[in-house]
Amino acid sequence: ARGQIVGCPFSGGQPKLGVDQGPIHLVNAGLIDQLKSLGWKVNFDGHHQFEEVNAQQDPPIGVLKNPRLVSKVCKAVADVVGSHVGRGELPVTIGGDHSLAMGTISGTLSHHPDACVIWIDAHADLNTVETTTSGNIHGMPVSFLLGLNKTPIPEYAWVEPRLTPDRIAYIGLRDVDAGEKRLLKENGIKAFSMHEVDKYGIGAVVEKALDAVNPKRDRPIHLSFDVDALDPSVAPSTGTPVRGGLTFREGHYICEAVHETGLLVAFDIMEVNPSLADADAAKATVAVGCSLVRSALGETLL
Ligand SMILES: N/C(=N\O)NCCC[NH3+]
Ligand SMILES: [Mn+2]
Ligand SMILES: [Mn+2]
Ligand SMILES: [Mn+2]
Repeated sequence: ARGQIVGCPFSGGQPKLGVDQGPIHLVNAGLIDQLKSLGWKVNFDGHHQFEEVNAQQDPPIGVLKNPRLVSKVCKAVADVVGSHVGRGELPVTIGGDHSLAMGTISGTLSHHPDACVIWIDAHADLNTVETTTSGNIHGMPVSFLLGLNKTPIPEYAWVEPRLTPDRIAYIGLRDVDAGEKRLLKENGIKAFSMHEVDKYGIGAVVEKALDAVNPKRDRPIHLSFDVDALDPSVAPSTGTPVRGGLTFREGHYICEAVHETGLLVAFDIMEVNPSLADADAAKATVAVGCSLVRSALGETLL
């Protein structure tokens, strides 16, 4: 099978420098050879160089920061991911901040309108134009994908609201804004917080999440993994760490279980920021990122 590494060195969805270095660190840690030894034919056509929209030409739209840049990059990512999915390749998108998922999931849905999304994250990334307080678009991709914004933004008209609330399930939530909590409830979105992980165990939680969005196990799966879903002791080098996260094994179990379905069509590993912690912590975070990708692409313990 063919995997396509899509390096997305992008940080425009959030304010911290360094998350654009994620892709180069994962690739330099040997990810491509690691996937090849799993039997994947791996393409890597270099990190996508997104020509920056310079700041002057990109003033905030309302509170949204870098709005034109984020839109332009996500549109490019949607086309890239869509073209690989369309060719039956499995795009492994390495971020870069999680705003990129507006692009990756749009790409997947353009070829698999019946796809479901498993979103692994401490955060819901569900803020709308109306509910966001920060204007950082990496906290908003899911609202654009679901079409929840009341105020249409012309620059984002390209995002088709193809995703429906019954096709996304969250695992790992523990830092959800009030507005996002309301939207989760109002839209009946399946969300397994760390409370449910503690209560049921990760095995049951993954089963329940798949039962919710993929009851007959016949829908393609797009797995979008924000490394801040993991406990900061496991993945310290990330922009918005939150205590009480997934263990190393819980994170890997999710990837292993999704691989086992045989339905994975696209994988995102997001928010690795190697510049935020000391070198060892950064290295450990990068290694966890590579390890999660390997598990999602079929590495097993036995
Ligand atoms: N890492 C983040 N999302 O996954 N930060 C933005 C969310 C803060 N409400
Ligand atoms: Mn390409
Ligand atoms: Mn996220
Ligand atoms: Mn997050």
